[in-house]
Amino acid sequence: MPRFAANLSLMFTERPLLDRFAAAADAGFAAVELQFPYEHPADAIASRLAAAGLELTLFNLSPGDWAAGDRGLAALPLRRDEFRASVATALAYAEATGTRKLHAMAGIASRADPQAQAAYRDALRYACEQAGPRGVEIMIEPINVRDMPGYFLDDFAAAAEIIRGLALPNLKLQFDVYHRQILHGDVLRGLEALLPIIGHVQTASVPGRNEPGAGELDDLRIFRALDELGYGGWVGCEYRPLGRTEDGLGWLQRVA
Ligand SMILES: O=C(O)[C@H](O)C(=O)CO
Ligand SMILES: [Mg+2]
Repeated sequence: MPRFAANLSLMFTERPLLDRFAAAADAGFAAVELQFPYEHPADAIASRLAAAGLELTLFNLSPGDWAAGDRGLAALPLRRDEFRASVATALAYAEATGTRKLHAMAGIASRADPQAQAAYRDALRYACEQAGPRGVEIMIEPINVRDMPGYFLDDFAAAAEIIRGLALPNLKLQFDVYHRQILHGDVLRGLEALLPIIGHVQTASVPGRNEPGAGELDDLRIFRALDELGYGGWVGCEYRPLGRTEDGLGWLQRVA
């Protein structure tokens, strides 16, 4: 079975963020991921990771002003400077926390807009150039537009085309099984076809985005397939527990 990382933005939310690291370690996780770490100084996160003996596998670049509707900056031509500043900030956090994967969210824009397309490619080139010498990979993730209406990158084939077209050694696909199933289905064939460009995998049941096994897919079969395909990375548990986080970890014991 693959190795699982708890997503501390969605799991263990019964306590403040900095206290979730110890809770995840106590529950048996060796790694965690985060959506946005920026409300705490990088060294505060680093010391919680060290105290709990955890690896931080991935977090996102700043998405802009989430409360105002921003969902990333990469495809927004007028936010180029802000995007570039977010790369510098994320790389400083990555260095402090030993994180090697960063997800660059695209933003709300149309993929049919040539300016958004050009801005996106320019932003990804810039982020990869900055990240490469530090041993960091940049992820792009198709997100379903039921959850995030108007999101630029809502198609796995489009993401693959961008990654293959740019041909940057540290630009990879974040394959979130939850989004894949809502957008296209055909999860196993998708994993198989896209494996060479996958840099990170995330899981949640569909449609509720809860614990693996709580939805319409055979999530355990998908985990086995990842093993069979030779996926050696972490699987981020980006789900909202149905109840108390620890009470919903039976699926993890079953796959361990
Ligand atoms: O929502 C997701 O699936 C992403 O992984 C994310 O972090 C942005 O919300
Ligand atoms: Mg995700």
